[in-house]
Amino acid sequence: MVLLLRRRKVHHIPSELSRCDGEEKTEENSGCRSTKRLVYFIFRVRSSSIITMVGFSSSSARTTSREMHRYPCHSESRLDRPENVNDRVPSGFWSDVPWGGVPVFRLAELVPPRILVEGRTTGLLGGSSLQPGKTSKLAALAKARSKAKAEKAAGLTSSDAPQSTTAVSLLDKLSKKKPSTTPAETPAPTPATVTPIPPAAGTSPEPPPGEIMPEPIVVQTIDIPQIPAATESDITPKASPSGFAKSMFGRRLDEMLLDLDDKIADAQLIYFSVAPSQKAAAKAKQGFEGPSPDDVVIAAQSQSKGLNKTQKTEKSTAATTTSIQKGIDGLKIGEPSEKPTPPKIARKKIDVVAEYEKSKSKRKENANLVVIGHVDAGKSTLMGRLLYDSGVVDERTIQKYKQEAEKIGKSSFALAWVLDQTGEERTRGVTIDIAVNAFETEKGRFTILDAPGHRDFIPNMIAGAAQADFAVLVIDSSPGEFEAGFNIRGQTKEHALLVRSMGVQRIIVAVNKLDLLHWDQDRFDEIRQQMTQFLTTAGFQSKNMSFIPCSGLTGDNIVRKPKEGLVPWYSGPTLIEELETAKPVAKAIEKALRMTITDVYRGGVTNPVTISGRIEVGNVQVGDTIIAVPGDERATVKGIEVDNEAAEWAVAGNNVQLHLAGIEMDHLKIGDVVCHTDSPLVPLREFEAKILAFESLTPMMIDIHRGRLNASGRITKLVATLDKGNGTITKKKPRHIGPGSLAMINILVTGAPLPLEKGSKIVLRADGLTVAAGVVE
Ligand SMILES: Nc1nc2c(ncn2[C@@H]2O[C@H](COP(=O)(O)OP(=O)(O)OP(=O)(O)O)[C@@H](O)[C@H]2O)c(=O)[nH]1
Repeated sequence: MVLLLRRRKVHHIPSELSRCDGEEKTEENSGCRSTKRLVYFIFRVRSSSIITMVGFSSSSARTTSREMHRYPCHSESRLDRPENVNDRVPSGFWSDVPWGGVPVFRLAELVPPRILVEGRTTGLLGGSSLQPGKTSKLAALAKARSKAKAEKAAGLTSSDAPQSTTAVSLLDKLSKKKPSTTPAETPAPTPATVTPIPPAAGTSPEPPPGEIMPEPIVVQTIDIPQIPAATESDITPKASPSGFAKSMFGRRLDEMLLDLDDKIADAQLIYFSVAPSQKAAAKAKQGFEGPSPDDVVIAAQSQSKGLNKTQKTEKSTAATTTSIQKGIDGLKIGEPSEKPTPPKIARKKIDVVAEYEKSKSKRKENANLVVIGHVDAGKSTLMGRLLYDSGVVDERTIQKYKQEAEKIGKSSFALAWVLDQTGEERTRGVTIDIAVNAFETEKGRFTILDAPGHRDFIPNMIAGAAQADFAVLVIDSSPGEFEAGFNIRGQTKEHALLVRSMGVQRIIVAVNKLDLLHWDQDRFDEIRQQMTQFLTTAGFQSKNMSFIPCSGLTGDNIVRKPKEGLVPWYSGPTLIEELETAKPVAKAIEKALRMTITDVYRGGVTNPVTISGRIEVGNVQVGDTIIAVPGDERATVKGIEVDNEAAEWAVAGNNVQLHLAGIEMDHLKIGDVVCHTDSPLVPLREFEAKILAFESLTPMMIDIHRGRLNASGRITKLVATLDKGNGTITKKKPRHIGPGSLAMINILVTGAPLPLEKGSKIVLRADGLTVAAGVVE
């Protein structure tokens, strides 16, 4: 239901409304006053040309209409003049209205809508004609239709005829709960009969002469089905007024609305109703008991051939998918429930420990020596010279290297090329990776691990140090060069600390390039003094330190003694003699096999998969089944080479090549740890380690190096600092660990678990510096 009030021209009404205030305050005039105010408020909404009100009772509306016509407003009212405001508006009229203080000159000119009556203009929605008695064509058509329908309705029996009811009851229905009747029981609405409302008594339809009447509001009632009368409780407001409403009308809003229900009963309303079709009426009676048209369509489709086809298609698609899936599954390199068993190779079940003890006296002992030192100290040149002078490298090879080195302007590197084999190493003149070579003396076999001196390749140096029995520390004795390598950023100290941390106890210091200093004894003594002091603090015993004055370039004191008189102040051993005195550390050959892979390659047509490395602990023999941790692929040892000679078995300390069967090269990586399948290493994610700190340590992010493997990790806990002499705890839970301190710490591997176990040697680095090294506890 919609009440449309169309405003064509707005006039003032307060002066007329004020008449109510002069009367004694009765229930009636109180309502009159409230109603007027409400209407006045409505007319103040100047920005809106159409005001829509929903929920007015018809009696109140009619009363309001009559009031409006009884007190027509004039556009030229004296109220427009501010000086007359107080005369026109009785004191206290607006006292209970919050917005009553609005300046008058800002008020709209209000005019009440005219109510047109039968026989006058009945233009729908107000029309435009003001000529009395003249009806528009559209209104005439509507009127004719209404009349015809009224006549038709008159022909119905009284029981069938829709009961005309008042607007108030209809509005009441909207605001109250539905009676006990169900929707199905509610009579279907019938076409509405529009009944024109006669003019109210005493109202003057004629505008005063010379006045322009506003566009009339046409309010009509329609006949609607009988609705049960509202009870007292039904008209109780269902919700309290909003905050905005209260601010506008105060506590009177409830009263006003209820008052309006009673007093606007005669409001002339326009109802836009659409007569339901016969089918719709029938549907309404059925109460939607049957299936909806959509349901009917869907039901029909479901039984049609098309849908069956779809179902069949879906079935066939599903079958095809299943078939394809089966095919894909068949193509997969499946994850078998059990790992394939590697091929069995005849195993002699040799007692390796016993065999080793028997052969010990016949075999030369093998020792690995790592050559360390600051960059360009002359390590490669020194080892090249050693190999050349010991007959491992012949004259022709050296001449060839000299010629090639001269071509690129690096003739002084010819000896270094014996170990620096890669093109990049030769052109750059730096060692990048560990170079392995070997030589033999009457007393023993030596494997050289030439480490890079540049700090960028420290991880490679660590990999070499992890396999060493002892170390040769090369120092450039040139002015300034020793100091450069010895300071905080130099590698002389770092390398020495690293090898000691990796378990190397024996160190030979080669004071190199003394040819440039004319074999200056003072320089040699100076270097020896400083290095002895430092190496002692690093944990080397003085009996395990030795210093050799030498020149790798000239070969003096490497393999041969210097010419007589060249170094009169030195009568000690040459470098190679000193090496022969060094004994490798005893290995635990009876323990479980552990060998870190240093290379994986194709060992020939008959040996498609070969790995090399040094057995750190335990022993291995042909026919053993091994596993490379952290991988879980198994393989069978089908052949062994020790020092390039075929062997039936090998023990800790041997550098070996293992030819494998039953495994692909892809499943083996440098850094993996080879174990027997019955005693595999279990990778660790968190562990405790005894370390020697090179830098200040706190709980911090680190890189953990284990041979060639490295992973990110974190120091999670500083457990205790230890006494360097006896290893006892000096302080528990220290806040930090100072450089040079021995300590116990907890380490967490943040990536994949590392193949570590008790006794594994690790190095910790951070921000490009080696901060600590130690052993897993
Ligand atoms: N005069 C003189 N020069 C030497 C001696 N030893 C090495 N050199 C020179 O020092 C330079 C570096 O020699 P390398 O053997 O490459 O030094 P390195 O320590 O192996 O270098 P990186 O492995 O890259 O750290 C070369 O030009 C050599 O000729 C020496 O005893 N006397």
